[in-house]
Amino acid sequence: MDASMVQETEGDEDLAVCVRNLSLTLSDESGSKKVLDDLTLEVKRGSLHMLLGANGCGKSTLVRALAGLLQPDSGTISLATPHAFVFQNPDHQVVMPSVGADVAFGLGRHVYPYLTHDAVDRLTASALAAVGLEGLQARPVSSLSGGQKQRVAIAGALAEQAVVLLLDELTTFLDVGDQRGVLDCVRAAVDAGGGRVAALWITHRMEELDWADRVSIIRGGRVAFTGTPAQARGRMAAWG
Ligand SMILES: Nc1ncnc2c1ncn2[C@@H]1O[C@H](COP(=O)(O)OP(=O)(O)OP(=O)(O)O)[C@@H](O)[C@H]1O
Repeated sequence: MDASMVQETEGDEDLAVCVRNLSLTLSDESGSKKVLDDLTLEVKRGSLHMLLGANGCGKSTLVRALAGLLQPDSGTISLATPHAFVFQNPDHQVVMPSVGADVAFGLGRHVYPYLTHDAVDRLTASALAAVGLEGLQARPVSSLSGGQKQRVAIAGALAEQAVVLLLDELTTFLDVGDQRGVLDCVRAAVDAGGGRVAALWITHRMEELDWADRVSIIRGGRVAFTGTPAQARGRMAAWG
């Protein structure tokens, strides 16, 4: 399968993300390793789904395959569209000097010149309100905390009407306050979406499961468990 085989799905299907039987081998000078091994994952529309796994278990490899950056050996990937990725380093997520310009950046990429300036302003204001940064359009991004930068990146995705947020370890570089702020923001975005917006939140932190609707655990290169946060905690305890 090549990267072009990442499928985009539309319409009223139940699933925002559907990965089936994905296997992927990585190679470097020290040899080859099958990092993903027959991995299957389903994320329902309207849900905040967390993918939990230990360091080195293949989470980033999966995200890079979802983004079409790595070529799987076999399997299929379907993503509802439009979808958006946000990655772990806050300083790599924002590209414009001001908050408002950054949120509007993607709108220009996708729909300009079909949107008027007023429409861009309205979408930007509404997306910033959705992530708790209402009225901060003029703020220099250099003055934001790491968590605020992540929320600006999420606002950019919401402004573009993304229906799937693919979020790779967003809290790695954040303090506890910012960590909670970003989790609250993603929870609110999913809830406000009325069943339209889903998020796949990749993490190695058990304490983040409280924000989830569903949790999948990746072990041995595959999804070894999917259930509620409470069931996931029980399973992790049983595994030791
Ligand atoms: N080019 C490569 N060749 C062989 N193995 C690799 C290569 N790149 C990464 N790996 C291995 O693949 C495995 C999965 O890496 P990956 O970065 O996807 O894990 P992760 O779960 O995201 O880890 P972390 O939480 O630390 O970011 C690791 O064991 C890593 O050492």
